[in-house]
Amino acid sequence: MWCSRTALGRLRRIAPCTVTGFHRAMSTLPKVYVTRKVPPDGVDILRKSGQVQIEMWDSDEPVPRLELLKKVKGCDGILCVLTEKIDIQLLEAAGPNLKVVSTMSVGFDHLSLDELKKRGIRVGYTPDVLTDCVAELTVALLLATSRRLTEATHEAKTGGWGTWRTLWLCGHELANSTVGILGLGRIGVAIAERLKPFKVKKFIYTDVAQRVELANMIEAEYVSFDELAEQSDFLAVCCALTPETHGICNWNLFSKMKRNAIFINTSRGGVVNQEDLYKALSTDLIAGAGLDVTTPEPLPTNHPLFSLKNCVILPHIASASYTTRNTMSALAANNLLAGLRGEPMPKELKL
Ligand SMILES: O=C(O)[C@H](O)CO
Repeated sequence: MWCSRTALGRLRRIAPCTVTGFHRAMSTLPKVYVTRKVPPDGVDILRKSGQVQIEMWDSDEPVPRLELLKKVKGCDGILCVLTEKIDIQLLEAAGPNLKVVSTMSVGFDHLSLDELKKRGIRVGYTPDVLTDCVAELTVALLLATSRRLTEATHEAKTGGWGTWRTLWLCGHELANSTVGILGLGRIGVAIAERLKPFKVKKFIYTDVAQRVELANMIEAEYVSFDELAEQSDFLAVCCALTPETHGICNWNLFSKMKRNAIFINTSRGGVVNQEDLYKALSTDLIAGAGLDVTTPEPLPTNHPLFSLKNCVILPHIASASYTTRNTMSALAANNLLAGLRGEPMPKELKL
């Protein structure tokens, strides 16, 4: 039974299935539901542990909500990705056996932390291991936006490339600029470290409180939210999505920014008021925006932001390198197993 595939062939159950006695032993192991086809390193760790019975939604597409609610029933652990809402409905569907939720993401805005805490369910996540990869993509997006790379390749391919022209496709350079970071954590520091060799003049940041240790690493100055808006030539959003940061990048921010400013968001779409951003970009109130994250995801192809030349939109790929995604899946698996053993997790979210 535990080796069979469903008629749809989507659902993979991973466990040895040879002798009956073994079956009986297996059925006493903690049950884990993996909500998505995760990279092989994580699956191998779970399978080789011999510690759990695993059922996995073996697809790149999200598991339908009703199926998810059915599958988590009686589970001891859930390994999920950022598209699965782990909310009160799901926790109730899972029932009292659930001890650990491990998300293969650094972001945790898809988890109802209060509900998890109330139930004593431990939470694992994957910070640090994706920092380099996300910082690298943020720099790539910043350069693509400020130097208008997507516009330029489009022009080259579609006949817009006439003679060399003095101001054609001019953009904004990093040398001598002020780079602002909204929400200074590990990723913000890693972005600044990569940008420094481009001869950035000054790093500034704002956050709910000063981050002295991190700021010292990049010689960044703490400023107010308004000062960040007013002084940044490039503004990178690196804060987590929380009720406090929801929609924080709105008209109030954009209207204070410089006309040459480039806005970059690789955190979560929810921190941006997209209507206000559209207004700011379409009226040249700011020079450009690079977004790796939007609301919703995927952003419908007829969304107004896609019609703007000064908006570069990527499909949430900041952590998308083979190495990083495998490392994230391994960490998520190790978090889950440690949690189920009642041991400290390699990366546990303090609730
Ligand atoms: O939260 C995360 O981990 C990123 O957004 C995707 O890797």
